[in-house]
Amino acid sequence: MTDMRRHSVDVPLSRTLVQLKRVRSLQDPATNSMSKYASPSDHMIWETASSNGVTLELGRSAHHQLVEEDEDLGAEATMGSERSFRAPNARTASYRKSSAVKIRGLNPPRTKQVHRVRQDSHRKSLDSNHSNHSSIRQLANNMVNNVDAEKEEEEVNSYERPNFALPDKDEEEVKMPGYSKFRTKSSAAMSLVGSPCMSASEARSVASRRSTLGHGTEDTRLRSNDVVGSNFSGCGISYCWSGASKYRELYSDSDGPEQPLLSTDGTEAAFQSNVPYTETPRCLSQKFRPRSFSELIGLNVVAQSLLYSSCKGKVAPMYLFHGPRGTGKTSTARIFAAALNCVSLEEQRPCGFCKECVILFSGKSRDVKELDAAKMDRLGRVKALLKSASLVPYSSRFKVFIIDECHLLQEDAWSAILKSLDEPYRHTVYIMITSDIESLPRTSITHCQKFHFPKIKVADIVYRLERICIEEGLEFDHDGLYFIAAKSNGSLRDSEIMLDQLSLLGKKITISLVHELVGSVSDDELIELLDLALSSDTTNTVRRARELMGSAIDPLQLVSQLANLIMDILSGRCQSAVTEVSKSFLGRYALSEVGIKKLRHALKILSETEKQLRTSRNQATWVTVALLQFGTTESNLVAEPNETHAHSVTGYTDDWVSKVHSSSNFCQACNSNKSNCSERHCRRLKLENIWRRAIGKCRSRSAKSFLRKEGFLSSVHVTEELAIAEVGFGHPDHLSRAEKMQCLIECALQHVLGCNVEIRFKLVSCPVRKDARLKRQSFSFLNCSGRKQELSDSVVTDEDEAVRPGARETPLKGYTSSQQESPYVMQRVDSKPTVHGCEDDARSTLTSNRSMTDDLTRTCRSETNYSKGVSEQGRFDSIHEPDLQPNCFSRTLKLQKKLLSSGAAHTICLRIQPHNKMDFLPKKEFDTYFCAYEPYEQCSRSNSRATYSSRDDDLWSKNSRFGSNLLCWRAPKQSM
Ligand SMILES: Nc1ncnc2c1ncn2[C@@H]1O[C@H](COP(=O)(O)OP(=O)(O)OP(=O)(O)O)[C@@H](O)[C@H]1O
Ligand SMILES: [Zn+2]
Repeated sequence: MTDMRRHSVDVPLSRTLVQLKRVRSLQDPATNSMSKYASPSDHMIWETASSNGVTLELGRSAHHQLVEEDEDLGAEATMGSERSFRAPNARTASYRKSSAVKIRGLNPPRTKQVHRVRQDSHRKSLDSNHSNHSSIRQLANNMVNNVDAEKEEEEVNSYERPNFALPDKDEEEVKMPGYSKFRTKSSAAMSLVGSPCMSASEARSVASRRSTLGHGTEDTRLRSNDVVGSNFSGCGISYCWSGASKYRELYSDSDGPEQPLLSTDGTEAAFQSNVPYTETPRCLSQKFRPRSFSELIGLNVVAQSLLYSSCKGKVAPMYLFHGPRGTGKTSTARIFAAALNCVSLEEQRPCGFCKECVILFSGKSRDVKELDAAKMDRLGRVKALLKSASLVPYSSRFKVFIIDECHLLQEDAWSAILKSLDEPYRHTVYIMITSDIESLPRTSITHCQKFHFPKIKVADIVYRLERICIEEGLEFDHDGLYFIAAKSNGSLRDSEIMLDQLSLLGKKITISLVHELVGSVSDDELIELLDLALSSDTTNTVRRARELMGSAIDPLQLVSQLANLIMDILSGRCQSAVTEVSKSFLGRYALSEVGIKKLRHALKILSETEKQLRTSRNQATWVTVALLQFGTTESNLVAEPNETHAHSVTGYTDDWVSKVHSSSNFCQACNSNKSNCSERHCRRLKLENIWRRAIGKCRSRSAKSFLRKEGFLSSVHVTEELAIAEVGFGHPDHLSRAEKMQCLIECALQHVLGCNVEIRFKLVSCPVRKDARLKRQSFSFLNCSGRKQELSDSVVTDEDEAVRPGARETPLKGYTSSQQESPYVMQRVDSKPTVHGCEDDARSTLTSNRSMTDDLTRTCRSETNYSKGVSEQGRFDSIHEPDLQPNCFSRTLKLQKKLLSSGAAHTICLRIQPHNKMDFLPKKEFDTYFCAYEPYEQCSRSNSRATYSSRDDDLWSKNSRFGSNLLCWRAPKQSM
């Protein structure tokens, strides 16, 4: 250590710090990664004790590395090129090497560049204090000069060059045999460059400044001149992200014709010698950056459309790629630019091998420019761009301007660009890229062909990560990759970066490793904690919370994860439960009303805690306190979730329920393993699902919450087009309230089941009432042939009001077609009729009168040709007319009249198909009690008298999906 300590550097502290900071901050803008690429400054210890204000101390590791890498340098350049272009698995090999460097904690890219500054003359004396001193001083000087030079250059060149990597597919390597030669040569030339980021002009300026100021060594001056005089075409340093800027000079200096692709002797040498070294990928997302449309993930439509456009030459002047970050917009823009200029005759574009493709992917293309809108802040720059756009392409078919972050363009920039579109520059294509389409001016959007880049699906990301792991030889488990994908919020780049980081640990990529990396805990661990807290297990809650916050997770993060988890459960998106504890938890809480309430309560506590934590010093304690409050729920949450009816309903999506149902071996209905669970349990879950969906169809909130809380669907029997649903309630009061909503419930169930529904109410979990309101009996349907369908073991209520959908049953032989199409279904009831929403007076009980009934039956039979069985069944109060036709309505009408005037029936309900016309209905004969149509609640809410004439427009305009409307008629007052 002593031999390399404290070498003063005659650079002002603040300035040097700024430069070093700048070096540090020079991360790959495309990847925004990563601290692992440590800069040289990471290995320096700053002191301020020296006379000139700053002392630099070179750490041992950095020094060691300087020596080691310096010695490797020549070989490395060659190897680098061979690795990239010759090795069968070049991508992997080169990347592994770079990873290895990173794992050692050494500073790969820029340190190498530092070596190059002093490579020859300083190599031998590198281990002496003097060499350290001068090399560091040189580094500092270079950095200072770089910044100046860069500034100047920025003024002159407002454009950036794309920083593409060369195609590195195996096939490409085979087809480009001479490439490595070029690279080696080029790299060797590059090694003379004085700074990691120095372009030719910079080098020139450094050289001249040095000679003027007397700084620097003879070597440096010479070298700078060498650089300027040489065919400099980039920094040429492995890992150098800043290669792009180096190419500018190359272009601006050589405005002459481009070198031919083939030399006179027919080899590719001339071309190859002109292609600069391209960077070795520094991270997975660079390495696996797609270079053809087929490599794009989750962008089939976009890729197909752009490919077609490039193949057919149907090219728009302006494209807009918009979508979230890391979804492939820039990559696609580059591919599209290459496809537009690719000279291959193949359908598959870009080919990746032709001159244009190679130049473009090497970042050398003069005709494809990638610009950052943030830097086009002055109109002058935009004008320069437009001037450049107006010139014919240098060598390609199209001049392509890829403008990233285009939402940062000023209005006047937009209008200048849009105006230029009117000019007949058919060779210019703009590809505007943004992640924030909302902030673009409206007019600009209308000029573009728009392509949306959606978030990439988790499954696609997982697939991609798997491929990368396999190619990189990384061990992984599927859950780990799934978790990475889920955490990356649809951004493939984010997930690749995370994988990159994990790969450096050299361990198998598992979910727990991912949790460790991101400082989170798994859903199963969270659920376990939540379960303890919700069940008021104080001791274990405290213990577990302490364990987690002591090692795995920050208290604020825990609160946020818990809140997210609860929200996922409430929205039906929590599917990652793996352990039995978690499955059981979801079974108990996710599907029960009380469970849901408890979770909501917990969420509320967490949100309050979160606020509190921001100002608290003792966060872990407050999080524990919050957890202990989970169990003390509000007064209405007294029942335990598993004590509640299994029919309680949640806001869960069907998909989720079926997923939970199918994805686990756990039966939600009975809280047991499916192996112990009989078919009955699963049927029960289905019923719950139907019931839940039916409730979802109700519009009335109070009805919804009442049915959700108190009701459940106990069975559904489906016969042809009719479904008979049994709905149970736990209390007689609830039952009678539900009966009033019968129509509504039927309607809702019809929506879900897609056929006519008849409801039977039943009382459960309490003694069946002895009164006449509830009877267990067999129920008969009668069609027009008088055939009787027995539905055994069904419950029918005595308040079986007139609304009864009928089944379309086999018509009787000899009937006319209209009669066959509209069979009457009559049903027997044994006591007073009730109409939903009727006033009490409408509930007056009519005494059953046997003889009257017989008369009526006879009348009925004569009028409607009903078969005899009807007469034995007692009083009618309901006629169902599924398909009312004018010709049969007169019959029905007579029957109605008789029923009503005789007092045998109080209310008649007709269910009428929407296509029926109203005009033949007798307005005067009856009061229309109400018209019911979807939604039923509207009707029951407005059940004050409404004449059908005032509502018929509504009635007929609403073509209700369940197939029929309902008209209820009541006898005129005088006849009652
Ligand atoms: N759809 C995709 N198919 C294949 N790789 C992708 C895709 N999207 C992103 N990637 C990966 O992510 C990296 C970054 O992608 P790219 O820069 O094209 O995204 P972007 O949408 O332009 O992001 P930003 O808006 O932040 O610039 C690529 O190098 C590639 O590895
Ligand atoms: Zn090509």
